[in-house]
Amino acid sequence: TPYRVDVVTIFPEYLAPLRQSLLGKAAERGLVAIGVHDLRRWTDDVHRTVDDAPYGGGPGMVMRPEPWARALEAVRPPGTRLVVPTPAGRSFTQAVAAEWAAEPGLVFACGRYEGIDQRVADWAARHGPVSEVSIGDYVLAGGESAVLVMVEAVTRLIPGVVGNRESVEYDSHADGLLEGPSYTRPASWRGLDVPPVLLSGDHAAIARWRRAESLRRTAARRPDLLAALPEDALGPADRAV
Ligand SMILES: Nc1cc(-c2ccc3ccn(Cc4ccc(CN5CCCC5)cc4)c3c2)n[nH]1
Repeated sequence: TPYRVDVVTIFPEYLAPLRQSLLGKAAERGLVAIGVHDLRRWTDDVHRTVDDAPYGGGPGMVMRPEPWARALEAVRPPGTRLVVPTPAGRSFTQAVAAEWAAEPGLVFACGRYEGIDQRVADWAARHGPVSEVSIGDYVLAGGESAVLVMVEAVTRLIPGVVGNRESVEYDSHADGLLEGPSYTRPASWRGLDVPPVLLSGDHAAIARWRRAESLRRTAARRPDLLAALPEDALGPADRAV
């Protein structure tokens, strides 16, 4: 049975890229099933209103709860995780993507304006797990871009979606470190040479060099990842770096 992804949004056309390339093929091959649903289908006024002023005052508008509850009752299979992108969410990470890839599917609620009435997430939690997640420390205009990011990160982990399985296992962040530099032909290019060890055929030396480059790059660009590593993640050979 395909991995099921459903997205509710007021901008369904924004999710069109989900039908392209990688995901398109996975969908054709029956590995992934994608549904995009227009929230306004579940409004009941002539203006198809989805927003209203925030209680307590404050800037902008908030999305009304009733259309969301009707949409989710129609779209969300019971027990399916509801993912709500928000700047105020827990961090979406590779580990979270791997967890979700092991589930039968996901439903995404794309907010706009200043977000969705909090009671929607509270009500939805009665019908299955709800994850309010952020894809990074910057504020987008709505949840759609975050959904594109998360669907790509999750579905590429589904067996068969990415042809080259090894590439998924050797992902950056898979071992908690950033991956090092990659090179291909020519060996010498505009005065820049590929590190000789990579041409040596000495696979042990190549593995050591790559590990050292990962550590060096992680220390330089993401010291937070280094600090977060479990105690035993760094072997004796690593300390030499
Ligand atoms: N990782 C990440 C995710 C998002 C994201 C996800 C969904 C929505 C839905 C609406 N917005 C716009 C938006 C603008 C301003 C505020 C902050 N206001 C301050 C006072 C009340 C709220 C919140 C929300 C989203 C943004 N952004 N970044």
